[in-house]
Amino acid sequence: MSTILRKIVELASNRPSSAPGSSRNRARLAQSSLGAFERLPEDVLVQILRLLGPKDAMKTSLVCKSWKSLVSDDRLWISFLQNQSQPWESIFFAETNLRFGCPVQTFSSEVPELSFISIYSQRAQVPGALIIDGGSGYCKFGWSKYDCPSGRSATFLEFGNIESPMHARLRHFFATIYSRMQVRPSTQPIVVSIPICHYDDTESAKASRRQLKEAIYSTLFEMNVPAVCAINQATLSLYAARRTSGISVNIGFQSTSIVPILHGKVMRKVGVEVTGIGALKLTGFLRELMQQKNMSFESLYTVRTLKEKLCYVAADYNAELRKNTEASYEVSGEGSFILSKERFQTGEILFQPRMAGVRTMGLHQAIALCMDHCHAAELNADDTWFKTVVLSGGTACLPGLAERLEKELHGLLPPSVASGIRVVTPPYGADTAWFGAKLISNLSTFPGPWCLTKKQFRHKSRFNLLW
Ligand SMILES: Nc1ncnc2c1ncn2[C@@H]1O[C@H](COP(=O)(O)OP(=O)(O)OP(=O)(O)O)[C@@H](O)[C@H]1O
Repeated sequence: MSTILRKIVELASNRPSSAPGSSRNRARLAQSSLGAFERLPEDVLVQILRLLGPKDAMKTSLVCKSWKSLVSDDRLWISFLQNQSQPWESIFFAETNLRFGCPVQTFSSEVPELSFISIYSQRAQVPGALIIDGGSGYCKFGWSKYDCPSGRSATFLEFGNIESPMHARLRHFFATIYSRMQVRPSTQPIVVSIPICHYDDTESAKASRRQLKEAIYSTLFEMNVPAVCAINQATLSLYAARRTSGISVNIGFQSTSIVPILHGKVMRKVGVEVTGIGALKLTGFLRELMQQKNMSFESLYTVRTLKEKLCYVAADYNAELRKNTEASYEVSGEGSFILSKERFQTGEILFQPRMAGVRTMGLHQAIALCMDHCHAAELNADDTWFKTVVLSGGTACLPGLAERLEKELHGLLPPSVASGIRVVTPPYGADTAWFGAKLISNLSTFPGPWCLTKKQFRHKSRFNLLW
């Protein structure tokens, strides 16, 4: 095998470097063949190229027309893309659905013809981006070529002195992230994800969204960032689950948003639902339950850890109460804690907020209401677009949540609406939106269709499409 590989590379390296367009060169290309390799079946040749790796495979395409045609075989480049750190299914989803920007392209029957050799080489050249997922509690940031976010900080909604104007807070926030990442703002594009806020379809909510959006863009352009994409968290979470339409449910720090999205666009006209239960309430409720049992603990961090390690959502709350559900967990520095029914009572407040003294709809009721509105709005010929529910946010990682939601939705909705409903667990846990942004930032066409440059921002030509 090694002699064959050496021979291929020799062929590639010995090739004289005549001008590609010259007539002599073209004549030689037309006459050339695979030579000694012609006897090998094509699959074997593709396998050899696969072993050579993308760089050397690309070099062999310089040997002659026949090698060039062999090297451009999609199977070869698909296998190279499959070896990347991002899952192949996500790369394929992004390149087929997101490469032309927002609103996303929809292909009812045929997926467009893609050349994977050019997708591979374009992806290798994309500049990448700094990604900031500005959650309502934490912000996660990191370089798009990293496997996961590299740091966390307070989010811009709560950053700095909240009395100071938004513009000054944003500047302080972005400057802090750039300094923690140790990069200069002018060196790469940025993708900023923003939690759903001012979610109504009223004129004043629109004006507030526009104001925030303009403040983010103008702050970043003042800092000389070359290209900016500000996009909402809910849409990114949907992309991370390889969907462009569906209901994105983010259980955030303070509240939970239920966002209908069709072809990548938030359907504010249909209605975004918000409930007042978030991660903070769950931690607070578990603390109360532990205090009622006279359990002593030093900090809220201990309660949060126990919530993350021991809590789950019961499939049937009343049946669970009759079971022995005792389990223990050792919190470093604090010792071992034993929880029993608190383990599923904590998550139960998502469905029965009154248990925690909160007057708001249960999560299942809010999602069912949103589905009802989507169904009634008749926005699309395909009436199944809203039947996939994608969960995101740390709290959505509670085991059993997706199954319980599916069960409750089937109980609440008429069979015609309920049939086909699927609740998807957060594909990347609390970092789901960050991974959605990563999909965009590594696209072969990035930053083009997704970002605005300073000049475009001044002219605001495509501005409204990006929110
Ligand atoms: N496995 C888990 N089970 C339960 N809760 C979890 C788990 N993992 C993380 N959490 C909780 O999720 C919360 C943080 O969630 P997240 O990072 O999604 O918040 P955020 O991004 O600030 O919120 P938002 O979505 O509003 O922007 C914390 O309270 C944490 O305890």
